[in-house]
Amino acid sequence: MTAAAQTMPAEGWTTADGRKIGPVLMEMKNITLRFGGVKAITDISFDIREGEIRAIIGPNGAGKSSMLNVISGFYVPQEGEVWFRGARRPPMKPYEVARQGIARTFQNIALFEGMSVLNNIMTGRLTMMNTNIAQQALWWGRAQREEDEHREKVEKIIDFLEIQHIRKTPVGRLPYGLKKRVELARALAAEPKLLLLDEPMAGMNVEEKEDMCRFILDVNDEFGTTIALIEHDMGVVMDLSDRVVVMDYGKKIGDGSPDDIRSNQAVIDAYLGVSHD
Ligand SMILES: Nc1ncnc2c1ncn2[C@@H]1O[C@H](COP(=O)(O)OP(=O)(O)OP(=O)(O)O)[C@@H](O)[C@H]1O
Repeated sequence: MTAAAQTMPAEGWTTADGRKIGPVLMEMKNITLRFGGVKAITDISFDIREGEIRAIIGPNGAGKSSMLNVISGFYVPQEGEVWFRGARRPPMKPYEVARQGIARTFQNIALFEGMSVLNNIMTGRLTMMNTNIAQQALWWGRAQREEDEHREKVEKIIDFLEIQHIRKTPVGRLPYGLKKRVELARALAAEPKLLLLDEPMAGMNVEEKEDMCRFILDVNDEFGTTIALIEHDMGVVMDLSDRVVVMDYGKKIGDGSPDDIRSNQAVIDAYLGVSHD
């Protein structure tokens, strides 16, 4: 941990642009993850605070996606503890983690290509649906009301992300940048407390990246969503993030503000000094 990170007030702080960063929301304590003989993550600790945009960066194979998979419950680490909202999280299935308020997007888009944009986004609300099929048969009115509420929430997200014009279009027909936006919409439909974005700008052109940056900032600002993202575009990372964790060969080699990271010699040697877009 850097000196700056050590002196951070427990209750949080206000950023230069007036956003409120709150207390610790998630804490990873001494996480180690192995795949057979391969150590993907070695003894890494860091925290994510309420309301912040936290980036995880590092060279290919550094362990970034593995870390995101630990946070979202896809992988259970052999060592270490995951704390969320002040409590230690026992090993959980990904859907249980999702119910706790953690949603994610994937490095490779994972949408239903044949389904409309609207229906894809509706799937983001599945973990929140209470009424089961038997109840629906017995008590149509309640199920209908629930469906209406879900639709209303989804429509708001569609407006927010400016995708009204494609709401009926099958996702498979959309250009790449819009697919990524639909994936973001689906994750937001779960109304997450913590949103995990795995390379949200990968494969995008400049204009698409600008749009995505704006939407990420707006989501954080308007919904108060805490965001952790993996990204290789350093311009984007340094512009968007409040704090950055740097990984290399499964170890943490830096943790601090974008300015701390830019001037961290170990980070420059391992990552920033080389081309990686
Ligand atoms: N399911 C798996 N089985 C075996 N090894 C894995 C698995 N997932 C990741 N690894 C290994 O763990 C290490 C870290 O991989 P990871 O994908 O987390 O890195 P990364 O920083 O996300 O890389 P990239 O930027 O290329 O996506 C690599 O050596 C990788 O080969």
